[in-house]
Amino acid sequence: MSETRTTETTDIPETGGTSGTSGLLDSPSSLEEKAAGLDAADELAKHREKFVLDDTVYLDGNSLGALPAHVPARVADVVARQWGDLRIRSWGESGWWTAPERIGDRIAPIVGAGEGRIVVGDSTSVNVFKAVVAGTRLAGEGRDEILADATTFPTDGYIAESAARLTGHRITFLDPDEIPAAVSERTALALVNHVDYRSGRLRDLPGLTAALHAAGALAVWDLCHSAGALPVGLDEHGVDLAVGCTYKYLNGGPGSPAYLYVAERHQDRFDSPLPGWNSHADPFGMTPAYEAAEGAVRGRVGTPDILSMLALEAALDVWDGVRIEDVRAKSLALTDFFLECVRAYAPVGRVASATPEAHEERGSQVALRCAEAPAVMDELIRRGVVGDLRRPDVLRFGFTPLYVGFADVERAARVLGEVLRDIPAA
Ligand SMILES: Cc1ncc(COP(=O)(O)O)c(C=O)c1O
Ligand SMILES: Nc1c(O)cccc1C(=O)C[C@H](N)C(=O)O
Repeated sequence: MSETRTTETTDIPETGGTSGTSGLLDSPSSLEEKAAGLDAADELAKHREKFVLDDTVYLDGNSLGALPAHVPARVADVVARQWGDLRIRSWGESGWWTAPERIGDRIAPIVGAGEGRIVVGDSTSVNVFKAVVAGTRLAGEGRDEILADATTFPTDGYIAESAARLTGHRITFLDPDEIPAAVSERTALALVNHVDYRSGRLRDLPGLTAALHAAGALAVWDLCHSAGALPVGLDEHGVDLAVGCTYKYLNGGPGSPAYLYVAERHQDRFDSPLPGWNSHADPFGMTPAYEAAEGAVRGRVGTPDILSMLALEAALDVWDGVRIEDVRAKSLALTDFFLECVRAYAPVGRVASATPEAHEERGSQVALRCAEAPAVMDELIRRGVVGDLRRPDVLRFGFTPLYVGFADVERAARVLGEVLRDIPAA
Protein backbone atom coordinates (compact mmCIF):
# COMPACT_ATOMS: atom_id res chain seq x y z
CA MET A 1 0.00 0.00 0.00
CA SER A 2 1.47 3.36 -0.94
CA GLU A 3 2.08 5.95 1.76
CA THR A 4 -0.73 8.30 2.67
CA ARG A 5 0.07 11.74 1.27
CA THR A 6 0.98 14.38 3.80
CA THR A 7 -2.01 16.62 4.41
CA GLU A 8 -1.56 20.12 3.05
CA THR A 9 -1.93 22.91 5.58
CA THR A 10 -2.88 26.56 5.53
CA ASP A 11 -1.41 28.91 8.07
CA ILE A 12 -3.94 30.61 10.27
CA PRO A 13 -2.60 34.18 10.33
CA GLU A 14 -3.29 36.54 13.19
CA THR A 15 -6.13 38.89 12.37
CA GLY A 16 -7.62 41.07 15.04
CA GLY A 17 -9.16 43.02 12.16
CA THR A 18 -12.77 43.27 11.09
CA SER A 19 -14.74 40.11 10.59
CA GLY A 20 -16.03 39.53 7.08
CA THR A 21 -19.53 38.62 8.06
CA SER A 22 -20.37 40.60 11.16
CA GLY A 23 -18.32 43.77 10.84
CA LEU A 24 -17.48 43.30 14.53
CA LEU A 25 -13.92 43.44 15.74
CA ASP A 26 -12.47 39.97 16.29
CA SER A 27 -11.67 40.81 19.89
CA PRO A 28 -12.58 38.22 22.54
CA SER A 29 -15.66 40.10 23.73
CA SER A 30 -16.94 40.72 20.21
CA LEU A 31 -16.55 37.05 19.37
CA GLU A 32 -18.57 36.11 22.45
CA GLU A 33 -21.24 38.57 21.36
CA LYS A 34 -21.16 37.24 17.84
CA ALA A 35 -21.57 33.69 19.17
CA ALA A 36 -24.57 34.77 21.22
CA GLY A 37 -26.15 36.36 18.15
CA LEU A 38 -25.53 33.29 16.02
CA ASP A 39 -26.97 31.00 18.70
CA ALA A 40 -30.05 33.20 19.04
CA ALA A 41 -30.70 32.98 15.28
CA ASP A 42 -29.97 29.24 15.07
CA GLU A 43 -33.05 27.24 14.04
CA LEU A 44 -31.35 23.95 14.98
CA ALA A 45 -30.41 25.05 18.51
CA LYS A 46 -33.62 23.54 19.89
CA HIS A 47 -32.38 20.03 19.08
CA ARG A 48 -29.56 20.25 21.62
CA GLU A 49 -31.91 19.43 24.47
CA LYS A 50 -32.55 16.04 22.88
CA PHE A 51 -29.01 14.95 23.87
CA VAL A 52 -27.26 14.07 27.10
CA LEU A 53 -24.53 16.70 27.41
CA ASP A 54 -22.66 18.28 30.29
CA ASP A 55 -20.70 21.48 30.63
CA THR A 56 -17.83 20.26 28.46
CA VAL A 57 -17.65 21.35 24.84
CA TYR A 58 -18.05 18.11 22.94
CA LEU A 59 -16.25 18.31 19.60
CA ASP A 60 -15.72 14.58 19.11
CA GLY A 61 -19.04 13.61 17.54
CA ASN A 62 -17.05 12.73 14.41
CA SER A 63 -15.69 9.78 16.42
CA LEU A 64 -18.56 8.97 18.79
CA GLY A 65 -21.82 10.90 18.66
CA ALA A 66 -23.50 11.99 21.90
CA LEU A 67 -26.30 9.97 23.48
CA PRO A 68 -29.85 11.04 22.57
CA ALA A 69 -31.65 11.39 25.90
CA HIS A 70 -34.56 9.07 25.08
CA VAL A 71 -32.39 6.12 24.03
CA PRO A 72 -31.74 4.56 27.48
CA ALA A 73 -35.46 4.08 28.15
CA ARG A 74 -36.01 2.58 24.71
CA VAL A 75 -33.11 0.18 25.14
CA ALA A 76 -34.36 -0.73 28.61
CA ASP A 77 -37.71 -1.65 27.04
CA VAL A 78 -36.00 -3.76 24.38
CA VAL A 79 -34.09 -5.62 27.09
CA ALA A 80 -36.79 -5.98 29.73
CA ARG A 81 -39.95 -6.40 27.67
CA GLN A 82 -38.94 -7.50 24.20
CA TRP A 83 -36.19 -9.84 25.33
CA GLY A 84 -37.23 -10.50 28.94
CA ASP A 85 -40.96 -10.99 28.47
CA LEU A 86 -41.51 -11.81 24.81
CA ARG A 87 -38.27 -13.70 24.25
CA ILE A 88 -38.28 -15.57 20.90
CA ARG A 89 -41.62 -13.99 19.90
CA SER A 90 -39.85 -10.66 19.49
CA TRP A 91 -38.27 -11.72 16.17
CA GLY A 92 -41.74 -11.25 14.74
CA GLU A 93 -43.82 -9.29 17.24
CA SER A 94 -41.16 -6.69 18.05
CA GLY A 95 -39.95 -6.44 14.47
CA TRP A 96 -36.49 -7.78 15.19
CA TRP A 97 -36.22 -9.82 12.02
CA THR A 98 -36.89 -6.90 9.66
CA ALA A 99 -34.91 -4.32 11.64
CA PRO A 100 -31.92 -4.18 9.20
CA GLU A 101 -34.10 -3.09 6.26
CA ARG A 102 -36.45 -0.96 8.35
CA ILE A 103 -33.60 1.01 9.90
CA GLY A 104 -31.91 1.24 6.51
CA ASP A 105 -35.01 3.07 5.32
CA ARG A 106 -34.66 5.51 8.23
CA ILE A 107 -31.07 6.31 7.22
CA ALA A 108 -31.94 6.53 3.50
CA PRO A 109 -33.36 10.09 3.45
CA ILE A 110 -30.38 11.41 5.38
CA VAL A 111 -28.01 10.23 2.63
CA GLY A 112 -30.34 10.82 -0.31
CA ALA A 113 -31.40 7.24 -1.01
CA GLY A 114 -34.82 5.85 -1.84
CA GLU A 115 -36.49 3.10 0.13
CA GLY A 116 -35.15 -0.43 -0.12
CA ARG A 117 -31.58 0.52 -0.97
CA ILE A 118 -29.89 0.43 2.43
CA VAL A 119 -29.48 -2.43 4.84
CA VAL A 120 -28.03 -2.00 8.33
CA GLY A 121 -25.67 -4.51 9.90
CA ASP A 122 -22.09 -5.54 10.56
CA SER A 123 -19.26 -3.02 10.81
CA THR A 124 -18.12 -0.58 8.16
CA SER A 125 -15.04 -2.74 7.67
CA VAL A 126 -17.17 -5.79 6.85
CA ASN A 127 -19.38 -3.74 4.54
CA VAL A 128 -16.30 -2.44 2.71
CA PHE A 129 -15.43 -6.07 2.02
CA LYS A 130 -18.92 -6.84 0.73
CA ALA A 131 -18.99 -3.71 -1.44
CA VAL A 132 -15.53 -4.14 -2.95
CA VAL A 133 -15.92 -7.83 -3.80
CA ALA A 134 -19.51 -7.46 -5.01
CA GLY A 135 -18.42 -4.37 -6.97
CA THR A 136 -15.76 -6.34 -8.84
CA ARG A 137 -18.40 -8.97 -9.64
CA LEU A 138 -20.76 -6.29 -10.95
CA ALA A 139 -17.99 -4.74 -13.05
CA GLY A 140 -17.44 -8.09 -14.74
CA GLU A 141 -14.58 -9.83 -16.54
CA GLY A 142 -11.81 -7.85 -18.14
CA ARG A 143 -11.64 -5.18 -15.47
CA ASP A 144 -8.75 -6.28 -13.34
CA GLU A 145 -7.93 -3.18 -11.32
CA ILE A 146 -9.24 -1.57 -8.15
CA LEU A 147 -8.44 2.05 -7.36
CA ALA A 148 -8.36 2.92 -3.67
CA ASP A 149 -8.09 6.19 -1.79
CA ALA A 150 -4.52 6.52 -0.50
CA THR A 151 -5.69 8.98 2.15
CA THR A 152 -8.35 6.60 3.45
CA PHE A 153 -9.09 5.67 7.03
CA PRO A 154 -6.81 2.61 7.24
CA THR A 155 -9.42 -0.13 7.60
CA ASP A 156 -10.76 0.48 4.08
CA GLY A 157 -7.26 0.16 2.65
CA TYR A 158 -6.50 -3.03 4.54
CA ILE A 159 -9.79 -4.64 3.52
CA ALA A 160 -9.61 -3.50 -0.10
CA GLU A 161 -6.10 -4.88 -0.39
CA SER A 162 -7.20 -8.25 0.98
CA ALA A 163 -10.31 -8.25 -1.23
CA ALA A 164 -8.10 -7.55 -4.25
CA ARG A 165 -5.87 -10.50 -3.36
CA LEU A 166 -8.90 -12.78 -3.10
CA THR A 167 -10.45 -11.64 -6.37
CA GLY A 168 -7.16 -11.45 -8.29
CA HIS A 169 -7.39 -7.71 -8.94
CA ARG A 170 -4.47 -5.34 -9.00
CA ILE A 171 -4.92 -2.54 -6.47
CA THR A 172 -3.61 0.98 -6.93
CA PHE A 173 -3.67 3.48 -4.10
CA LEU A 174 -3.88 7.08 -5.24
CA ASP A 175 -5.10 10.47 -4.16
CA PRO A 176 -8.78 10.77 -5.15
CA ASP A 177 -7.87 13.88 -7.21
CA GLU A 178 -5.90 11.53 -9.48
CA ILE A 179 -8.85 9.22 -10.20
CA PRO A 180 -10.15 10.96 -13.36
CA ALA A 181 -6.73 10.63 -15.00
CA ALA A 182 -6.09 7.10 -13.72
CA VAL A 183 -9.41 5.39 -14.43
CA SER A 184 -9.43 3.20 -17.53
CA GLU A 185 -11.23 0.33 -19.23
CA ARG A 186 -9.32 -1.94 -16.82
CA THR A 187 -10.78 -0.32 -13.72
CA ALA A 188 -13.52 -2.26 -11.96
CA LEU A 189 -14.19 0.28 -9.22
CA ALA A 190 -12.76 2.98 -7.02
CA LEU A 191 -13.22 3.04 -3.25
CA VAL A 192 -13.15 6.59 -1.89
CA ASN A 193 -13.76 8.27 1.49
CA HIS A 194 -16.31 11.06 1.07
CA VAL A 195 -14.75 13.11 3.88
CA ASP A 196 -11.15 12.50 4.94
CA TYR A 197 -11.02 11.42 8.57
CA ARG A 198 -7.81 13.31 9.25
CA SER A 199 -8.04 16.61 7.35
CA GLY A 200 -11.81 16.91 7.07
CA ARG A 201 -11.49 17.37 3.30
CA LEU A 202 -14.73 16.72 1.39
CA ARG A 203 -14.28 14.92 -1.91
CA ASP A 204 -16.24 15.73 -5.05
CA LEU A 205 -18.67 12.80 -4.98
CA PRO A 206 -20.71 13.82 -8.06
CA GLY A 207 -17.62 14.64 -10.14
CA LEU A 208 -15.61 11.54 -9.22
CA THR A 209 -18.62 9.27 -9.63
CA ALA A 210 -19.24 10.72 -13.11
CA ALA A 211 -15.56 10.32 -14.05
CA LEU A 212 -15.62 6.66 -13.01
CA HIS A 213 -18.85 6.02 -14.88
CA ALA A 214 -17.46 7.66 -18.03
CA ALA A 215 -14.84 4.90 -18.05
CA GLY A 216 -17.39 2.18 -17.24
CA ALA A 217 -16.15 1.74 -13.65
CA LEU A 218 -18.14 1.72 -10.41
CA ALA A 219 -17.99 4.27 -7.60
CA VAL A 220 -17.91 2.89 -4.04
CA TRP A 221 -18.04 5.55 -1.32
CA ASP A 222 -17.32 5.42 2.41
CA LEU A 223 -19.70 7.89 4.05
CA CYS A 224 -18.54 7.52 7.68
CA HIS A 225 -17.64 11.21 8.02
CA SER A 226 -20.37 12.70 5.84
CA ALA A 227 -23.62 10.87 6.67
CA GLY A 228 -25.60 13.09 9.02
CA ALA A 229 -23.29 16.06 8.47
CA LEU A 230 -24.04 17.05 4.87
CA PRO A 231 -26.21 16.04 1.91
CA VAL A 232 -24.76 13.04 0.09
CA GLY A 233 -27.27 12.51 -2.73
CA LEU A 234 -26.56 8.81 -3.34
CA ASP A 235 -29.41 8.23 -5.80
CA GLU A 236 -29.15 11.66 -7.43
CA HIS A 237 -25.46 11.26 -8.24
CA GLY A 238 -25.73 7.67 -9.38
CA VAL A 239 -23.43 6.18 -6.75
CA ASP A 240 -23.12 2.43 -7.22
CA LEU A 241 -22.32 1.16 -3.73
CA ALA A 242 -21.71 2.90 -0.42
CA VAL A 243 -20.97 2.04 3.19
CA GLY A 244 -20.91 4.04 6.39
CA CYS A 245 -20.98 3.87 10.15
CA THR A 246 -23.76 5.09 12.42
CA TYR A 247 -21.88 5.98 15.60
CA LYS A 248 -20.62 9.39 14.47
CA TYR A 249 -23.10 12.00 13.18
CA LEU A 250 -25.99 9.51 13.39
CA ASN A 251 -25.42 9.05 17.15
CA GLY A 252 -26.14 5.31 17.14
CA GLY A 253 -23.81 4.50 20.05
CA PRO A 254 -20.44 2.78 20.43
CA GLY A 255 -20.10 0.01 17.87
CA SER A 256 -23.59 0.57 16.47
CA PRO A 257 -24.07 -1.34 13.21
CA ALA A 258 -22.97 0.08 9.90
CA TYR A 259 -24.88 0.09 6.60
CA LEU A 260 -24.54 -0.88 2.97
CA TYR A 261 -26.18 0.96 0.06
CA VAL A 262 -26.76 -0.83 -3.23
CA ALA A 263 -28.12 1.26 -6.11
CA GLU A 264 -31.47 0.01 -7.32
CA ARG A 265 -30.09 -0.79 -10.80
CA HIS A 266 -27.51 -3.17 -9.29
CA GLN A 267 -29.70 -5.02 -6.83
CA ASP A 268 -30.64 -7.92 -9.12
CA ARG A 269 -27.01 -8.68 -9.86
CA PHE A 270 -25.60 -7.88 -6.42
CA ASP A 271 -23.67 -11.04 -5.56
CA SER A 272 -22.56 -10.88 -1.93
CA PRO A 273 -19.25 -12.47 -0.98
CA LEU A 274 -20.80 -13.20 2.45
CA PRO A 275 -24.10 -14.88 1.56
CA GLY A 276 -25.26 -15.83 5.02
CA TRP A 277 -28.64 -17.29 5.82
CA ASN A 278 -30.12 -13.87 6.64
CA SER A 279 -29.81 -12.86 2.98
CA HIS A 280 -31.47 -16.05 1.73
CA ALA A 281 -34.78 -15.78 -0.12
CA ASP A 282 -36.25 -18.26 2.39
CA PRO A 283 -34.07 -18.18 5.49
CA PHE A 284 -36.26 -20.52 7.52
CA GLY A 285 -36.37 -23.04 4.66
CA MET A 286 -32.81 -23.81 5.80
CA THR A 287 -31.98 -25.43 2.50
CA PRO A 288 -28.41 -26.38 1.60
CA ALA A 289 -28.56 -24.41 -1.64
CA TYR A 290 -28.23 -20.65 -1.47
CA GLU A 291 -30.79 -18.47 -3.20
CA ALA A 292 -30.40 -14.72 -2.74
CA ALA A 293 -33.30 -12.62 -1.48
CA GLU A 294 -34.50 -9.66 -3.50
CA GLY A 295 -33.35 -6.11 -2.82
CA ALA A 296 -31.20 -4.64 -0.09
CA VAL A 297 -31.73 -7.75 2.06
CA ARG A 298 -29.01 -9.36 -0.05
CA GLY A 299 -26.51 -7.33 1.93
CA ARG A 300 -27.42 -9.09 5.17
CA VAL A 301 -25.21 -11.85 6.52
CA GLY A 302 -26.03 -13.46 9.87
CA THR A 303 -28.15 -12.74 12.94
CA PRO A 304 -28.31 -8.98 13.52
CA ASP A 305 -26.97 -7.40 16.68
CA ILE A 306 -30.43 -6.47 17.94
CA LEU A 307 -29.56 -4.47 21.05
CA SER A 308 -27.19 -2.14 19.18
CA MET A 309 -29.46 -2.01 16.20
CA LEU A 310 -32.52 -0.99 18.17
CA ALA A 311 -30.51 1.61 20.09
CA LEU A 312 -29.62 3.04 16.68
CA GLU A 313 -33.25 2.94 15.59
CA ALA A 314 -34.24 4.94 18.65
CA ALA A 315 -31.36 7.39 18.14
CA LEU A 316 -32.56 8.14 14.61
CA ASP A 317 -35.70 9.73 16.06
CA VAL A 318 -33.71 12.94 16.58
CA TRP A 319 -33.80 13.34 12.78
CA ASP A 320 -37.57 13.64 12.63
CA GLY A 321 -38.33 17.00 11.01
CA VAL A 322 -34.65 17.84 10.44
CA ARG A 323 -33.49 18.78 6.94
CA ILE A 324 -29.95 17.72 6.09
CA GLU A 325 -29.52 20.97 4.08
CA ASP A 326 -30.08 22.94 7.30
CA VAL A 327 -27.58 20.75 9.11
CA ARG A 328 -25.03 21.46 6.37
CA ALA A 329 -25.61 25.21 6.53
CA LYS A 330 -25.05 25.22 10.27
CA SER A 331 -22.05 22.91 10.00
CA LEU A 332 -20.33 25.34 7.63
CA ALA A 333 -21.22 28.28 9.85
CA LEU A 334 -19.75 26.45 12.87
CA THR A 335 -16.49 25.54 11.14
CA ASP A 336 -16.16 29.04 9.61
CA PHE A 337 -16.68 30.57 13.04
CA PHE A 338 -14.20 28.17 14.67
CA LEU A 339 -11.52 29.14 12.14
CA GLU A 340 -12.32 32.82 12.74
CA CYS A 341 -12.01 32.36 16.52
CA VAL A 342 -8.79 30.34 16.24
CA ARG A 343 -7.32 33.15 14.13
CA ALA A 344 -8.24 35.61 16.85
CA TYR A 345 -7.15 33.56 19.87
CA ALA A 346 -4.27 31.27 18.89
CA PRO A 347 -0.74 32.64 19.17
CA VAL A 348 0.71 33.22 15.70
CA GLY A 349 2.43 30.27 14.09
CA ARG A 350 1.37 27.62 16.61
CA VAL A 351 -1.38 25.95 14.57
CA ALA A 352 -2.05 25.54 10.85
CA SER A 353 -5.32 24.36 9.40
CA ALA A 354 -5.26 21.13 7.42
CA THR A 355 -8.94 21.62 6.55
CA PRO A 356 -9.79 23.35 3.26
CA GLU A 357 -11.17 26.89 3.46
CA ALA A 358 -13.47 26.31 0.46
CA HIS A 359 -16.90 25.18 1.60
CA GLU A 360 -17.26 22.70 -1.23
CA GLU A 361 -14.12 20.95 0.04
CA ARG A 362 -14.90 20.94 3.75
CA GLY A 363 -16.70 18.34 5.82
CA SER A 364 -17.87 18.99 9.37
CA GLN A 365 -14.56 19.02 11.17
CA VAL A 366 -11.52 21.23 11.51
CA ALA A 367 -8.07 19.68 11.79
CA LEU A 368 -5.28 21.84 13.12
CA ARG A 369 -1.66 20.78 12.82
CA CYS A 370 0.31 21.63 15.93
CA ALA A 371 3.81 20.47 16.88
CA GLU A 372 2.72 20.00 20.50
CA ALA A 373 -0.59 18.35 19.60
CA PRO A 374 -0.48 15.43 22.10
CA ALA A 375 0.10 17.67 25.13
CA VAL A 376 -2.31 20.31 23.82
CA MET A 377 -5.17 17.84 23.34
CA ASP A 378 -4.62 16.31 26.80
CA GLU A 379 -4.82 19.76 28.33
CA LEU A 380 -7.83 20.81 26.24
CA ILE A 381 -9.74 17.75 27.46
CA ARG A 382 -8.67 18.48 31.04
CA ARG A 383 -10.10 21.99 30.63
CA GLY A 384 -13.41 20.73 29.27
CA VAL A 385 -12.93 20.91 25.48
CA VAL A 386 -13.12 17.42 24.00
CA GLY A 387 -11.64 16.92 20.56
CA ASP A 388 -9.22 14.18 19.59
CA LEU A 389 -5.66 13.65 18.51
CA ARG A 390 -4.59 11.96 15.33
CA ARG A 391 -0.93 11.21 15.68
CA PRO A 392 1.53 12.70 15.34
CA ASP A 393 0.37 16.30 15.16
CA VAL A 394 -3.32 16.71 14.29
CA LEU A 395 -5.81 18.30 16.69
CA ARG A 396 -9.22 17.20 15.39
CA PHE A 397 -12.44 19.02 16.20
CA GLY A 398 -15.77 17.66 14.94
CA PHE A 399 -18.89 19.83 14.84
CA THR A 400 -22.24 18.08 15.15
CA PRO A 401 -24.82 20.73 14.24
CA LEU A 402 -27.67 19.12 16.18
CA TYR A 403 -25.95 19.70 19.53
CA VAL A 404 -22.96 22.02 19.09
CA GLY A 405 -23.62 25.75 19.37
CA PHE A 406 -21.64 28.87 18.50
CA ALA A 407 -20.85 29.67 22.15
CA ASP A 408 -19.24 26.20 22.37
CA VAL A 409 -17.14 27.07 19.35
CA GLU A 410 -15.97 30.38 20.80
CA ARG A 411 -15.14 28.74 24.13
CA ALA A 412 -13.22 25.90 22.47
CA ALA A 413 -11.06 28.31 20.47
CA ARG A 414 -10.53 30.57 23.49
CA VAL A 415 -9.40 27.64 25.66
CA LEU A 416 -7.19 26.44 22.81
CA GLY A 417 -5.51 29.87 22.76
CA GLU A 418 -4.96 29.69 26.55
CA VAL A 419 -3.55 26.17 26.35
CA LEU A 420 -1.18 27.14 23.55
CA ARG A 421 0.07 30.04 25.65
CA ASP A 422 0.56 27.75 28.66
CA ILE A 423 2.37 24.99 26.72
CA PRO A 424 5.47 26.49 25.21
CA ALA A 425 6.41 25.74 21.61
CA ALA A 426 8.96 22.92 21.46
C1 LIG B 1 -13.79 6.46 6.99
C2 LIG B 1 -13.90 5.37 8.01
N1 LIG B 1 -14.16 4.11 7.62
C3 LIG B 1 -14.27 3.12 8.52
C4 LIG B 1 -14.14 3.37 9.87
C5 LIG B 1 -14.21 2.26 10.90
O1 LIG B 1 -14.90 1.20 10.56
P1 LIG B 1 -15.37 0.14 11.67
O2 LIG B 1 -16.63 0.67 12.24
O3 LIG B 1 -15.49 -1.09 10.93
O4 LIG B 1 -14.33 0.10 12.75
C6 LIG B 1 -13.88 4.66 10.31
C7 LIG B 1 -13.74 4.99 11.76
O5 LIG B 1 -13.63 4.21 12.65
C8 LIG B 1 -13.76 5.68 9.37
O6 LIG B 1 -13.49 6.92 9.75
N1 LIG C 1 -14.58 3.48 15.77
C1 LIG C 1 -13.80 3.96 16.75
C2 LIG C 1 -13.55 3.19 17.89
O1 LIG C 1 -14.11 1.98 18.00
C3 LIG C 1 -12.72 3.70 18.91
C4 LIG C 1 -12.18 4.96 18.78
C5 LIG C 1 -12.39 5.73 17.65
C6 LIG C 1 -13.16 5.20 16.63
C7 LIG C 1 -13.38 5.95 15.40
O2 LIG C 1 -14.46 5.98 14.91
C8 LIG C 1 -12.26 6.63 14.76
C9 LIG C 1 -12.73 7.45 13.62
N2 LIG C 1 -13.24 6.66 12.52
C10 LIG C 1 -11.75 8.41 13.09
O3 LIG C 1 -12.07 9.08 12.15
O4 LIG C 1 -10.66 8.55 13.59
